[in-house]
Amino acid sequence: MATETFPLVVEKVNKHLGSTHVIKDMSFSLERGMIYGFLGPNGSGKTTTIRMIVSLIAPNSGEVYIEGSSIKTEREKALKHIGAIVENPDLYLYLTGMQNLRQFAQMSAEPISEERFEEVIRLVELEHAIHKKVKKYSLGMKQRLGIAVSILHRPSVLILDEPTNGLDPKGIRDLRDYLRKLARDEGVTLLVSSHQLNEIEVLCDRAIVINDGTVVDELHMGTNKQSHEQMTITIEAEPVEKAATLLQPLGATKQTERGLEIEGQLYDAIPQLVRTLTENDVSIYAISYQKRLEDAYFSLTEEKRGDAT
Ligand SMILES: Nc1ncnc2c1ncn2[C@@H]1O[C@H](COP(=O)(O)OP(=O)(O)OP(=O)(O)O)[C@@H](O)[C@H]1O
Repeated sequence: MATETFPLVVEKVNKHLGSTHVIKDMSFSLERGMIYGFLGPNGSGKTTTIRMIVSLIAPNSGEVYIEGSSIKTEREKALKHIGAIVENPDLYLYLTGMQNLRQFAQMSAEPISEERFEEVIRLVELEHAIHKKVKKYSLGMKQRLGIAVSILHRPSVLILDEPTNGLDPKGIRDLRDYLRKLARDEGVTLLVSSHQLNEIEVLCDRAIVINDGTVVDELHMGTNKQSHEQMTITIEAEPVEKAATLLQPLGATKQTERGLEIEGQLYDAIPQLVRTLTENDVSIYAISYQKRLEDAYFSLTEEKRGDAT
């Protein structure tokens, strides 16, 4: 595999904890500038995998490459490119935000310029509070300072374990905006673990789904143009009953508050579907399609669990 073209490559990683084989031949690669969700049921191995990527624990076998450098043989070089918040951000509460940043900057292999401090403070929008003590920060502000700390050294990969834990809806929305800004403005590749499928669906471009210590699928979020993929098409049409009857041959339709919904591997059928409706004097006001993460997630993780029993 051309490891240098992917900022992060996890290759056939295995980990035993006690007598349990927790991570089993785990492999995945992240493409640059993309935001990835890291999903899986409790105990499926997300935290263990993240701990291996950031080199808190060592794999028993397999490799992790960060910007082409192996965490086994070129640890320092590899870790230069990675930023992470695993569990809660580790901040000094009795220091100000700025003092925290300076404290962590001292641990960086490369010196951090004054411009870089200003840049990250602006990015996480903490200008107004950067000289206040962190103990006075809200949880959302602490989370943002944690992100500022973890990106000071310009990592190309940022890993966040359950970043929205305990945040209120506004905190979650703000965090989402900062993370998107990071991917867009700094080209950072993100791996975000979460149990909140709806959050992953709106934040991430892709999701890596794991179950029982191994990757079961990689999903592309939002619109997707793969004709073999299951999707839900939503149509706002008038008269809706006539539309439902005309679409019957494609599969069962369901009327929801969003419109008429029809599920299936339907991407290639969309042009014909539109023609059929308009040729039969049905007016179309809107048509959209979406791959439903929740459906995909449950079918992947439950199917696998079923196989195992
Ligand atoms: N020290 C340990 N000794 C033995 N087994 C362990 C140890 N630590 C974790 N495990 C097991 O490893 C598996 C993976 O745990 P891990 O914390 O990586 O899962 P997770 O996907 O992050 O779960 P959650 O979503 O609950 O945080 C679990 O079955 C857990 O019981």
